[in-house]
Amino acid sequence: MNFEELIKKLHVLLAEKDVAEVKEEVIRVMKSYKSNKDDWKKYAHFSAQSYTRNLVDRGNGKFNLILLCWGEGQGSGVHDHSGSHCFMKIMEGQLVETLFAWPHDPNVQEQLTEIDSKTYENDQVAHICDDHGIHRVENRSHSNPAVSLHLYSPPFDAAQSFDENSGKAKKCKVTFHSENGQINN
Ligand SMILES: O=C(O)CCSS
Ligand SMILES: [Fe+2]
Repeated sequence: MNFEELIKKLHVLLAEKDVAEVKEEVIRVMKSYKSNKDDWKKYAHFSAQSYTRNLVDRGNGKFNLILLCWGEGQGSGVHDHSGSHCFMKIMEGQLVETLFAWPHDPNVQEQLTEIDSKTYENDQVAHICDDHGIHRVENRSHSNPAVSLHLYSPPFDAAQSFDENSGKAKKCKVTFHSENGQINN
């Protein structure tokens, strides 16, 4: 299966059914695609400033498919997924996901509690939704970039970002560095 066929399969899967119903199937289909850089390099734009979010497909409004490019040492903050499902497939390199518990009380300053930390690589697929907690994803390599393919369903344009020491949350808009391979100005 090539990248275009993967995208078509995801459209079919999510056209009629709620993502929660087809979650395992989405994981299976994303896992079954073997990453081929020639398929997706047109979307792969890196930035020295931070990891980049490169929109691949808007999923007919049912999902966003985004290629994320992580330079050496780049990572996200701790964030939630706005009630949506998040699927992350490693296309190149390695990423470390650190899972945290939700803050007990948004009005009380409290350091976030780390639950688990896992390294993903070689076409592996991770899934998270807010029921599992909140997380940070980072490329800890000092020598290799990383690329991951993310499917968010339902799509969202803002998420909560958390201060790890105080647990304080703030709503942040999520933006695209590029769309369909074209860099946004
Ligand atoms: O979409 C984002 O920016 C978070 C990447 S880790 S799911
Ligand atoms: Fe995330």
